Amino acid sequence: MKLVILSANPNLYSTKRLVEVGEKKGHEMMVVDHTKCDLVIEKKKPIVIYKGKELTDIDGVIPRIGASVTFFGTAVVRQFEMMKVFTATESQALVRSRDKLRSLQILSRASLGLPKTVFSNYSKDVSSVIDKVGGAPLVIKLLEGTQGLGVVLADNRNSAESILEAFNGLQARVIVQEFIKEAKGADLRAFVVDGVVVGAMKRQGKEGEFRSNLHRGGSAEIIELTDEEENAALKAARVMGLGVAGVDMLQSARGPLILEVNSSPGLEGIERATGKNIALQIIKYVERNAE
Ligand SMILES: Nc1ncnc2c1ncn2[C@@H]1O[C@H](COP(=O)(O)OP(=O)(O)OP(=O)(O)O)[C@@H](O)[C@H]1O
Ligand SMILES: [Mg+2]
Ligand SMILES: [Mg+2]
Repeated sequence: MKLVILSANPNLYSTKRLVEVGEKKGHEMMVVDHTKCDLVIEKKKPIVIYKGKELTDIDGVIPRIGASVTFFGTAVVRQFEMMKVFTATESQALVRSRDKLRSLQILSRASLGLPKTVFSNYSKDVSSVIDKVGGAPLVIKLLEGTQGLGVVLADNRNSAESILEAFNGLQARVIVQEFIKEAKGADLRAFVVDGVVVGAMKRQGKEGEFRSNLHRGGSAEIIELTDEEENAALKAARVMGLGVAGVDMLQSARGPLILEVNSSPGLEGIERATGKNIALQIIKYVERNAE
């Protein structure tokens, strides 16, 4: 098969692994930088142009679209959908997953456990916002943050008020969330492919850090999910419409709480922690559907 990986950087671990595993399985693997594609749209003839050439006879697409290029990247994925090419991540699901607030609303409708969250339109009444999540300590998150940047823990009511007032003053959109203390600076990442958890890890923040992101110095180890955690992860990926998903959860006294569902989850952390060939699972998923 001729498979396209949409990736702005061919040197990323995830991109390299997908190329390596796809080639090993006898496929022609092409890395296409979606930010450098041109889309030609006319009656019944959608075309993607890359480096001056039309991309033809593509059997499947694996999108690896970074958060900073969601808009254009999604348009490229959608164009492939118009060309009736199978994509491992649907354009609609990609857009959905990039909106933290919309994602939480969708997860909540599916009755999945979530940290209680408040979103207001720069409310001046920060005190009542704080009350709604049960007071401090609480977590404040910039809506467009990634890799743990823009996630702040406010220990007490005074700091929560001043941080909220500062963000509101800057017209920065934030959500306010109850702090899940029992998680003890750790979270779970379940890697879901086509309705199956193909790997799971527990990430622990470094000493004194409540954020478990590997980019913030956290460490990861393989973990066996409970049935409850596994079911929550599968349901979260399903309601988000994602064939490939990284579902992040906190372990709390009231069961697993979904933090977010990533649509371009990295392969490096999960393959290192679990020793599993996750790239192969993604290639097999595309094989099953591209035929
Ligand atoms: N409500 C919460 N209670 C306790 N810990 C939290 C809470 N929210 C987030 N954390 C911790 O902070 C980390 C970062 O938060 P989150 O995943 O929401 O943002 P992000 O990492 O910036 O987003 P992304 O994963 O898209 O880069 C989480 O992995 C978790 O360890
Ligand atoms: Mg995260
Ligand atoms: Mg995310």
